[in-house]
Amino acid sequence: MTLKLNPEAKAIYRAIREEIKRWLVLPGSSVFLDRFEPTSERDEILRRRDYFRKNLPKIRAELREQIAKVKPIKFRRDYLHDRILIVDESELERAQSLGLCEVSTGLEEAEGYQLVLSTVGYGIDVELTPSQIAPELYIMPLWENKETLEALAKIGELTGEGSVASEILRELNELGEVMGKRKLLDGLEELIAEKERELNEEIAEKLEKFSLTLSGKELLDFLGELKAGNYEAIFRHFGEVEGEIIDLINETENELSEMLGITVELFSREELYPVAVPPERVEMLREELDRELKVELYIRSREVLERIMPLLPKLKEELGRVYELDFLLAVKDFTEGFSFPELWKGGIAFINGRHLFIENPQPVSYAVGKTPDEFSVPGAGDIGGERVVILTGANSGGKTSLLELMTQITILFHMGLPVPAEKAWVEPLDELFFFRRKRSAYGAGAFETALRSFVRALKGSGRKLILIDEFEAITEPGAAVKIIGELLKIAHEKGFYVVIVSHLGEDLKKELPFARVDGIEAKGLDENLNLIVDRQPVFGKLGRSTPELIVESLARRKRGKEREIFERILRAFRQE
Ligand SMILES: Nc1ncnc2c1ncn2[C@@H]1O[C@H](COP(=O)(O)OP(=O)(O)OP(=O)(O)O)[C@@H](O)[C@H]1O
Repeated sequence: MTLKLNPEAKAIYRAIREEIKRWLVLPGSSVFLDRFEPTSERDEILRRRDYFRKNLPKIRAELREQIAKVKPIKFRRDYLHDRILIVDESELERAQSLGLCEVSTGLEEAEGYQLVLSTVGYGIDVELTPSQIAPELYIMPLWENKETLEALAKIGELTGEGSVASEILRELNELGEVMGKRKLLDGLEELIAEKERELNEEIAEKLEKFSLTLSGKELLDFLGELKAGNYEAIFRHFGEVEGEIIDLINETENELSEMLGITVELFSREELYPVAVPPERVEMLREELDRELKVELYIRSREVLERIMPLLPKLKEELGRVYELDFLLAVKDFTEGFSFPELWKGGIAFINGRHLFIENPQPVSYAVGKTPDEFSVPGAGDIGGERVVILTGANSGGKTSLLELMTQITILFHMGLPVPAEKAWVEPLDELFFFRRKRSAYGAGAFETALRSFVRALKGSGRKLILIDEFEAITEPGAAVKIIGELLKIAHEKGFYVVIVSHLGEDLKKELPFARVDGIEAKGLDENLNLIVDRQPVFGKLGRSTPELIVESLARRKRGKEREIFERILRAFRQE
């Protein structure tokens, strides 16, 4: 059974969820939050609490950096157009149903396929399994997500839970060479153009050197030999250069062969300078290389996959766990300094509660219903276990904020989470109502709507906490006392917990002897003429609302005629 929340309580629940979500680094992790919807089952609350108690201490801040690197690894079934599978007639249907590649019963159709696989000895032997027919479908997503695998391995170390990712990475390393070549294939045109340019530069240099040497002493020899008709010596000289150029070309081709793993013959030996590779040669080389690499990748992938396959279920589990770790880390950061409330019967109490959305809030201790002995805060002796409390006091004293804080603590408790308080005791509830003050909503419409919501909250039974912020604002004070008085009597009779903010504390108190009246009090004005309020309500004591202090503040701030008027009002207070 989920804890029922009225719309305004639900809005606070949503704000809490958003706050936790802000800490998540992976979008997929927020599904975990859905498992922690407020529940009214005591055992479920305990179960969740145990879960957090067990898991949160394992979570270290360093995890976040690694979690952020994790991406989902998706193994997709794909139709591979580069291969054909030749099978026996009897296997045809099953092979086709795998939907991985073209299937045939004869070799005739194999033409044009880079890979020919077969269960009947017509090509590379395979069994009819996806991992043998298309191992690349497993291997490529893993290879492309090596960063995720590395992060998983580190996460395994940080949590002490270990990881299969390191082993998978080790195996994948065997594919480094073929993957490197595939990369070269992608940039083949550029690679060859680059080599061509380097080669031409070197040849140009050689020719220049040759012409320089020729312009020195050798020029004279050359002329001499020419005169003597000694042509052979002249050609020998040129031939030497030619030889050197061919050496350079060979060197470059060898280098490329080495890099690509196949024999490369690209450059012409006829046209020595400038060398230029015809585009069709590049294309041929590309095709040859592509075919070679397809086969190599297939074979290596298959070998590696055979060893990795048994690890994949664990890997999947680990990937799922990352989202959980992300969620736990978010919870850990969000609940920094919070504490787990104790399960309590008879009310709700907390010591030094801190409003979630007020920066640097003054901690406040509060209680409705029965309080435990450990609830040892100043004035706690004035609490008599009242289930109905009227909260009165200074304007802007923090009454609304206190109702919000109670809502926050109650919701977090029912989510199974720690709450922003030093200590807390909460009874598992069936329903939580929070009614905000309707600020500008005057008139019969607003009054009627509000009244109907309260009555709905009061009907039925169960364990309910009803928080009401200043209802009298939308009706006349006289009527308000009658209405609120009667409503609170019903709540009291039914055993509901109620905290209601009201300026009519005195009148209500007379009507409702069972209720406690608490007060938030202003202590005065500070040097900037702002109200100093103690946010901590005083138990069992009516808090005077503080128009007087406001008037004083204005009287001291304003000038001239306005000031005179404020001062006159102030005097009226003083004469009381
Ligand atoms: N515990 C707290 N610590 C610090 N600031 C607080 C605390 N509680 C309330 N405030 C701040 O005081 C201001 C007034 O709070 P709030 O609106 O809750 O007062 P209120 O008593 O409901 O006022 P009103 O009389 O207008 O209904 C807000 O700006 C709020 O952020």
